[in-house]
Amino acid sequence: MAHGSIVLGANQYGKAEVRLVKVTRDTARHEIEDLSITSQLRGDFEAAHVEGDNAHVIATDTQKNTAFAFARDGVGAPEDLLLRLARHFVDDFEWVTGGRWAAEKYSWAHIDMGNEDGESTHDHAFVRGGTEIRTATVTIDGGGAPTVIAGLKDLSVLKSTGSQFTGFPRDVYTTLQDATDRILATSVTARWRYNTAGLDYDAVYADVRRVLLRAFADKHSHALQQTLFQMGKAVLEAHPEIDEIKFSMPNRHHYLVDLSPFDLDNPGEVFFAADRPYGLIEAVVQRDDATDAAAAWEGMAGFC
Ligand SMILES: O=c1[nH]c(=O)c2[nH]c(=O)[nH]c2[nH]1
Repeated sequence: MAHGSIVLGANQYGKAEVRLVKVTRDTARHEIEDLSITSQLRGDFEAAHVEGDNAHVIATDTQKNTAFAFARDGVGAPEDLLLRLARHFVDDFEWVTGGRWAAEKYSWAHIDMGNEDGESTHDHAFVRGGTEIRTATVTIDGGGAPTVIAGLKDLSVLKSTGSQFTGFPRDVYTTLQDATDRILATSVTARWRYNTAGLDYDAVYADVRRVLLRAFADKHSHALQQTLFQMGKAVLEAHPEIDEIKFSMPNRHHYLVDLSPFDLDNPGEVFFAADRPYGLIEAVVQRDDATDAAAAWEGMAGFC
């Protein structure tokens, strides 16, 4: 069988997981910004792959250095640092037509000293903040405007009532009993896409997190699927600057333990927290007139 010639397909390259810690120390009270940044460039890199000509190859080491150098002026919202990096590489190197810049941000809080004298938190000693990690991605596709996708992962939540799972079909393999009052627990991974530029990304992030938690807490759940949709709907209702939000949520099952062998009742108090298998519920909640942004989501693992 005859074959055609062999050519280079889609490609991108850069430095992954640059761990960057910025201390702001203009006053005695320091602040910490702790990030992991990934820079990936797309454009005309054919000669490097096909001919070994590196004239267009902005070294991954240079990409790492650029992130550290930009951080010297201040980090700010991860989205803003990524946008600065994206603009720099696309605007200053004519063969770079796009790319993806991603960040994870880990939160640190001043340690609470519990002093009676008013000064309650330490100026320069920190403890890791919540369980969740903030995520941000900036994509430029073929020289167009950047698409910003914000998000979070590992936001662990649990409600000890206000959740049921009934009305599901029963066949010969079904053993699960109806649950009219159960624990609902999950670890939320969510990413949402902005439809406009120039936002106060820190403020919107804080509010989306608040809206997600409130919807999880407030709404009675008939299934994790319904809870997911309610959380997404609440975010889109509160934030017109968001067009779609994608979720991946494991159902962290808590099984009521049968204590009857010990002559004990168990009115929803003692549970076995199973780590696996777990249900995995994934969905997109979107405006029906949302613009298509498939390219910005490409290669983002863990979503349907
Ligand atoms: O919220 C739930 N959704 C399901 O699809 C499901 N399936 C299951 O066994 N338990 C649950 N709970």
